[in-house]
Amino acid sequence: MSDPQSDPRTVRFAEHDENHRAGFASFVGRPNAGKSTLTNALVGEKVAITSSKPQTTRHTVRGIVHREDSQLVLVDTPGLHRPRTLLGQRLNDLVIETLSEVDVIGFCLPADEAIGPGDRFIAEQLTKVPHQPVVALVTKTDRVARDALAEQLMAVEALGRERLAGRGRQDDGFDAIIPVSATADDQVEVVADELVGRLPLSPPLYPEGDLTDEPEAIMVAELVREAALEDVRDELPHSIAVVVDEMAPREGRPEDRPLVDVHASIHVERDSQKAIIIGRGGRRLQAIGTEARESIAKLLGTPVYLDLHVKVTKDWQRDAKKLGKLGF
Ligand SMILES: Nc1nc2c(ncn2[C@@H]2O[C@H](COP(=O)(O)OP(=O)(O)OP(=O)(O)O)[C@@H](O)[C@H]2O)c(=O)[nH]1
Repeated sequence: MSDPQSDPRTVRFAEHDENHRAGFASFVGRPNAGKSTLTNALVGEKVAITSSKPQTTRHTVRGIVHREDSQLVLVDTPGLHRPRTLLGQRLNDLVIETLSEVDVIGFCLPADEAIGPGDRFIAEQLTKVPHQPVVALVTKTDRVARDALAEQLMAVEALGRERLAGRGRQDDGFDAIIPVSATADDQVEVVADELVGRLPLSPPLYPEGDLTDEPEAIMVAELVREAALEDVRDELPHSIAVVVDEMAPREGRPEDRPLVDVHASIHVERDSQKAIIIGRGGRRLQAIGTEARESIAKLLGTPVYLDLHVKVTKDWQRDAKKLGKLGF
């Protein structure tokens, strides 16, 4: 047990001045808009799972930006999208529910893609949360030339005027529009400032040093899922769910050589998908295990024994009971 007096959290948690701001922000945007990457750039460490393919962010992962004057808690929502399956519907309900509890919303729109029906759909959804300020974040600015960016900024401004009208706020449209590149670290600080400026006066909500309050098991499951999706994203776009069945430090280990046992199940929808995940002679599953084990060990800071099982859970995306069991 650590001594609470020497635990830096105890001390820092107590100190704050009355101008301190703290609260919640959430990023929305269609799949691949750059939400996870921006979250990571703001928090400064990998907490959300990014991928080059849409819709990997299924769980609400929070990253926390600690600053002298403020604490910004980022709720990384799943991509808002038109619901096609029960899972889609649940995600959308979850998003609206999450959004109505945050202090400010960041609407991510990539600079290098024309505004489309997906963006308009999200803008319309935002009228369901009329009390939250919405800051438009034009992401991936490193991918476009200056005049293309200027045009996109105007298009975004028009989107706000057209689609956010009727929210009943004084000024229709976005509360601010900020161009940003998370990968080039351009304007990331400005995004933080704009979001923080819209948070209420409040002491810190979390102890300093906390980067995320996502239960470790969920982050571990995400790491396995990320490894399992490697190379097969085109074949199995959204048919994989991962559940950590058990996770515990192994008993009887010497104190300086701890080991964490992780038992996880990879759920797929069909036998054919199970075969893909396992691979010839079990080689894919082995590779998934190796990659996931390394990233989990990094996350937990201890060596890990990882035991993976592949299970066929028919139509898990459509079955409410199974979805509940899988943690959605
Ligand atoms: N060049 C460039 N690429 C970026 C930037 N931000 C994100 N990307 C890339 O865009 C892709 C999608 O980024 P994510 O952060 O995963 O997007 P997301 O909105 O979280 O996606 P979902 O999880 O599908 O909702 C990834 O390949 C990123 O590397 C940026 O500022 N510049």
